[in-house]
Amino acid sequence: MTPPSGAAAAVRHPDAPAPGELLGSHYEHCFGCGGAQAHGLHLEVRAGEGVDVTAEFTVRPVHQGAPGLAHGGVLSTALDETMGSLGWLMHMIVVTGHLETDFVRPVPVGTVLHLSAAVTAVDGRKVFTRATGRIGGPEGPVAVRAEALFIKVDVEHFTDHGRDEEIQAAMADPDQVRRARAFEVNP
Ligand SMILES: CCCCCCCCCCCCCCCC(=O)SCCNC(=O)CCNC(=O)[C@H](O)C(C)(C)COP(=O)(O)OP(=O)(O)OC[C@H]1O[C@@H](n2cnc3c(N)ncnc32)[C@H](O)[C@@H]1OP(=O)(O)O
Repeated sequence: MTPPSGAAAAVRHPDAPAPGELLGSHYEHCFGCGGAQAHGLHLEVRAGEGVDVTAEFTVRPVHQGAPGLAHGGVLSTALDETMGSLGWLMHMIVVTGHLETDFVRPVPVGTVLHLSAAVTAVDGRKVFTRATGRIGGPEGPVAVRAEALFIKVDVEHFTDHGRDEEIQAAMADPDQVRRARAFEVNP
């Protein structure tokens, strides 16, 4: 998870959402950010000044592992989704290759997890990222943190491997922004 010595700093795309702007969902059925997933995380991710984002995730009863506590896998998903959304600030489509999570504090149901994530380096198709989730406020104690390696892919990654009915529906999505996010592969 350590970027190689020749890795470069991330470059914000000139057409990236402005700092403070919501990124919106890349796919309405995404478990992380989609509005159509009843039990999903409904993450709303906001662009930062650089190649960084913030997001909030409210832990609901459907997200439990132990009684009254968030499931660790769900927390990893929140971190994964937040870091994955960084690709849009560089106008890259990326997928998670490797993700590691530290669970520092239990996260009760009802908690708002305040997430922040940034790209630490880019090396060819490899995008190195880091994220934290805090409770009690954006400056509160760290409950979870993660590092992940994302790999840049082309849209064929989805069209070749995704189930056809969902791919066809995504391609016909009338939402211009979401469609652009799904198909934008320009550097
Ligand atoms: C029509 C509809 C369109 C919809 C458009 C939607 C757009 C918006 C989607 C966003 C979605 C986000 C959602 C949240 C993030 C997920 O949850 S993504 C889902 C979970 N992830 C996956 O399913 C990925 C599954 N894995 C794979 O498909 C392939 O292994 C990968 C990751 C594409 C890599 O395969 P590859 O392209 O053949 O690349 P490969 O040459 O093996 O590796 C490239 C480099 O990465 C390194 N690497 C690869 N994997 C690893 C690893 N696990 N550990 C360490 N290094 C690795 C390699 O060593 C290599 O390094 P170099 O040799 O260049 O130094």
